[in-house]
Amino acid sequence: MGQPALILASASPRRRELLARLGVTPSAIAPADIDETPAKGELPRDYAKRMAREKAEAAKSEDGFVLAGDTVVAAGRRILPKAEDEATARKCLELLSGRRHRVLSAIALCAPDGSLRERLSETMVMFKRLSPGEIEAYIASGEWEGKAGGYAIQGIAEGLISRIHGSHSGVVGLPLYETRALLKSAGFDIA
Ligand SMILES: Cc1cn([C@H]2C[C@H](O)[C@@H](COP(=O)(O)OP(=O)(O)OP(=O)(O)O)O2)c(=O)[nH]c1=O
Repeated sequence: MGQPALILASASPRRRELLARLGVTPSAIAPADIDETPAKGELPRDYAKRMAREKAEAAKSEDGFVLAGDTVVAAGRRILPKAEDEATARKCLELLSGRRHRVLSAIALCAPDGSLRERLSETMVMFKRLSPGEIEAYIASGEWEGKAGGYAIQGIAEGLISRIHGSHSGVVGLPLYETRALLKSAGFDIA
């Protein structure tokens, strides 16, 4: 029996790779271009959920299910930006240094009839206390570019992370446990 068609609404190669680990190959990739500005006072978890939902809905199709995700790094109620320049990445690392923070990874699946299913993964991540030299070396690596919170756990940053409680794949961008459950609930045949 064939699988329903699955469209991945993401430009992120990491999300594609993580999805492949579930044995799922999207029939199409359709990145959604939405306004990613948090609303005033919006809580990190609500923001992550709204972004995933809006990406899935923007790419919605009668030809198949549409899967989207959004990953947000939160320090308390504060939503950290996606680091696009060195100054932003440095600020994020200074803020995350020596303390725990949360990574919220929301996924949304829009069915061909327009109905929506969602899941959220929440992970606690703790960085060691970073020396100025460690921060500068990390900035020089360039691995922070385009990453929420200014780091990528899947690279050298993991050597600076003393503890993680939750979902490693969620921090990278697609929580595999929640994604598998979501796809199964929609009728996908996943081993
Ligand atoms: C914290 C963290 C984030 N990230 C990435 C995951 C996401 O790609 C990015 C957060 O931005 P997102 O808006 O979630 O995703 P994206 O813009 O890369 O892709 P798209 O919206 O098209 O699906 O940060 C890591 O790769 N590793 C990490 O450790």
